[in-house]
Amino acid sequence: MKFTKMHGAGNDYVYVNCFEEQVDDPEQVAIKVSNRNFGIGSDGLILIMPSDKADVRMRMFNSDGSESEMCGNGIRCVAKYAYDHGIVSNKEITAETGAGILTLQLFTGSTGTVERVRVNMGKPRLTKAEIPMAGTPADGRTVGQPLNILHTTFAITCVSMGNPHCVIFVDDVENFQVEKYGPLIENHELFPRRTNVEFVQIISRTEVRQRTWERGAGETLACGTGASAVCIAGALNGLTEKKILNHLSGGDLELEWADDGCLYMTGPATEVFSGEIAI
Ligand SMILES: N[C@H](CCC[C@H](N)C(=O)O)C(=O)O
Repeated sequence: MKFTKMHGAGNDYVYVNCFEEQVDDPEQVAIKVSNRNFGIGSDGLILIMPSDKADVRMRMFNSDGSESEMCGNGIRCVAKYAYDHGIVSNKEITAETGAGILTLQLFTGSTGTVERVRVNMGKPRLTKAEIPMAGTPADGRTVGQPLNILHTTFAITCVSMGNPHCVIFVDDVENFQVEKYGPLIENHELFPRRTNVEFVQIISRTEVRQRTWERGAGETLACGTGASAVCIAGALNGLTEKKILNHLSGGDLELEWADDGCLYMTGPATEVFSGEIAI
């Protein structure tokens, strides 16, 4: 199987061009290639596929083999791959994801390859039914609600960007025990399909610092859908403006919850190397 290793702000995936390759068992392939000792090493596997509705289609699998509806850092890399490798020739493209069809704007650098991508991530989904979350009312929102974990009460705000996110604002994110609390929240009975978890420190009304515990992957260096959910959660809680700079562990993302109700994410996309692996 031919593959290309790419990352967005350090959130790294193995990308396979399914216009040319066939991947029969992506769940198992994701587990195998993601392993950082026995495989290629990545947060998961992303398939770049033909679509009958858009220029390109993305399917994304976490390092534990589970499939996610959406991946913000991944979709920027899919767009870069598609442009740099001649699948698309326009700088505005559409991509089919589990969160619907998204529109992306590509920015090239001096070498003519894509360096940054702006993604219309669509409108956030905020009801319990949409996230999904247990409890009633199903059409109610979860904004700053208490959740008890191991004798600590967290204020949680839940947002779906196609995939589920639970955002928690903390005072000191560098010293926060992400590995202790992350999996307990990811697998909490409140979240029937598990959840991604973002721990966030407010720096100012336009700047935050995020660490991410990803569903199916553990702590990662960045999460684009998570950074988008944080922009929404900060605004809903009155803590930040609707346009923020988010410092993730592997790089920065710009987020804007615009007047049209859609969330726009802008950030880097980087190709690292290509290779072949026996599957
Ligand atoms: N890192 C990705 C999100 C992966 C989400 C995945 N862990 C899930 O199960 O939803 C991003 O940049 O948006």
